[in-house]
Amino acid sequence: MTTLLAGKPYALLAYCRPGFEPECAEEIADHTQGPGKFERGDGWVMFTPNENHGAQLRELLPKQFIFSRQTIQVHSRIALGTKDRLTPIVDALKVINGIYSDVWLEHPDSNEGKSLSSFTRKFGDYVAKALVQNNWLQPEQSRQRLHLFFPKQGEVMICTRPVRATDWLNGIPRLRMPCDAPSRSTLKMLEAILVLVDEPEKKFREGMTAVDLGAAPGGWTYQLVSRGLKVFAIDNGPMKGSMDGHHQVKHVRDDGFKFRPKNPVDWLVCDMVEQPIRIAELMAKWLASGNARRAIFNLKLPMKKRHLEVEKCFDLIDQKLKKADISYKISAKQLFHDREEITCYITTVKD
Ligand SMILES: C[S@@+](CC[C@H](N)C(=O)[O-])C[C@H]1O[C@@H](n2cnc3c(N)ncnc32)[C@H](O)[C@@H]1O
Repeated sequence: MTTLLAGKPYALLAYCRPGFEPECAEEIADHTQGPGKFERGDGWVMFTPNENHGAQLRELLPKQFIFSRQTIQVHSRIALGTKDRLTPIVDALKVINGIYSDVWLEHPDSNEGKSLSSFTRKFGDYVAKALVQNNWLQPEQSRQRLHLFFPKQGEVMICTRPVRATDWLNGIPRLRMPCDAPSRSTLKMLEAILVLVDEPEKKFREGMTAVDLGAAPGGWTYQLVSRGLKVFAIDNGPMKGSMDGHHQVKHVRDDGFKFRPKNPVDWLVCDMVEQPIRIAELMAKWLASGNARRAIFNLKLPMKKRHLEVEKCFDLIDQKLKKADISYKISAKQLFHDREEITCYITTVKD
């Protein structure tokens, strides 16, 4: 690797789940406005446009991608020795000549990346000290965060991005497992609410109603119940722990593809393990008929062409909702707690 020092950003770096680099790159390629070069590592993808770097990065950086956990813009890429790793970084920062609100030292979610975590934690103190000495850390003056991304031992990419409330170190949310939730899937629903739904406190309110398709043992239902909703939990399997017999939960042993509520509900959530196109069709039917106003659901993606499969599902939803003359907004993401799947949010409510 040759060291590359540049003042202005020249590439987009996206973190993703290891193994999903092709999908992450395909999705970025769909949104680029010109040719460029893709490079991939374990858990990351970098896109360098051939020209108009500034304009292209300004377009790409604010976009919410499904398969990317977080995106940042790359200013410099430096090979590091084993002894003085700080001086080359400080030299690169002199070329950029920026001020920052904060600094994060990050690594990919790969085995090699994770082995760097104790180094990044300790080294962060030295970097922060150097930033203060050079007057580069000015939280009141700047909305740019400095990201030092270590793709592997001996290399760092110097990056920035405007601060967003939804950013997490390494693109990984640290969520606490509630001690009385019946399954770890509860963290998936919690992450979906935090990442996909804006102003969730207004959208999940006491007294609202929800249907949870494929609810057992009750991790998703737990998140709805703890926000005050009454939940129809549909599953032939048993609800467990605190969700078994809870007064806000009505457990219905039925087929999730057949069940319909007597009255429309505020929320439909669905975590059934099924072909994604069948789930997409089911969600579209509920929303098109007005049986639910908002939906959060998973699309399981065990197949090879996952990006294409997602596009097929979204096209089908679009056709069905357009036909029913329903306007809607959709967002989706492969959450940290998602494995071979993505989580989607559709609202038909004009907020
Ligand atoms: C991944 S688990 C759901 C976990 C749940 N979201 C939680 O947080 O605890 C999938 C569930 O879907 C249920 N399921 C699969 N197909 C179904 C169907 N056609 N109707 C109802 N439930 C179904 C399974 O019984 C299983 O309990």
